[in-house]
Amino acid sequence: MWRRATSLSSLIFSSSRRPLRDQGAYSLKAWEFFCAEPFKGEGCLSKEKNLFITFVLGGPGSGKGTQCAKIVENFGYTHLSAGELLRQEIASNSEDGAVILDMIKEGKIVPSEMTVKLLKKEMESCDNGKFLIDGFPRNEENRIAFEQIIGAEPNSVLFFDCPEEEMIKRVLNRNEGRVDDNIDTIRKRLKVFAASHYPVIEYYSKKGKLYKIDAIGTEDEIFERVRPVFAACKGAH
Ligand SMILES: Nc1ncnc2c1ncn2[C@@H]1O[C@H](COP(=O)(O)OP(=O)(O)OP(=O)(O)O)[C@@H](O)[C@H]1O
Ligand SMILES: O=c1ccn([C@@H]2O[C@H](COP(=O)(O)O)[C@@H](O)[C@H]2O)c(=O)[nH]1
Ligand SMILES: [Mg+2]
Repeated sequence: MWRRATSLSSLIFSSSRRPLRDQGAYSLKAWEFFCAEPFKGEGCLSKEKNLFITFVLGGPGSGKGTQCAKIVENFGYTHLSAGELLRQEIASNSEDGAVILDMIKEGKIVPSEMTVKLLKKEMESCDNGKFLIDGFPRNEENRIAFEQIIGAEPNSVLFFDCPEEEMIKRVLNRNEGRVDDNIDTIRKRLKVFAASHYPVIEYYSKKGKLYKIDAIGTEDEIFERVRPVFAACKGAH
């Protein structure tokens, strides 16, 4: 169903098997998005610096963090993982941190103001205006809060498309000691993901900003599907 609703760009580039020569239209589209003037709202962060934002979306364990590390290495973006910022807030023992811990244990989505506050703080303190925002927005409320508080829309959105069984396998093998990497919480996270991500994907698809990436394969194979999205505009900003 949702495949029919994806943007032309994501349909063109959703297949890893597509030969490189077919990617001309895609490169052009990527160029247009990355080089577009970002929206500037009065008194907003986007007023103070040129922002180039990519949202990196996908289910738990779909490989967002892994691919973000490669994008940073190759294209000089600053990686902001919303989940990681929330975990740091928990570690700081703040009042918000206690609320956040309860929600993460249950796989729930933390109130938008808390997450956007943390993202904003990081974005303000960073000289680089090129951001990969990983694992956010998770629902429409998140998306709207970001646009209102930061005063910017993403230039592009990556969506890592991964089957549930693969995501479960990867998360259970992760071994990073996360409180939510257990089968009960993973099932809850997958339910929340299934119930909330589609409107966000649909929104950016309609705006022609969505790049759907097949998340099955080795990490390097997947990065070769991601690379052209960023390569098209390397050096332009
Ligand atoms: N292509 C891949 N094939 C197999 N394992 C992978 C692949 N990509 C990442 N992994 C592994 O899967 C696990 C989950 O990857 P990663 O942490 O990047 O996912 P994520 O989308 O950021 O997940 P989360 O939303 O839970 O933070 C990690 O242990 C990572 O090393
Ligand atoms: O924008 C966000 C990002 C994350 N959360 C909560 O954190 C966990 C873990 O997130 P990862 O992206 O997997 O690191 C997630 O299950 C949510 O509970 C959030 O609420 N909002
Ligand atoms: Mg992650």
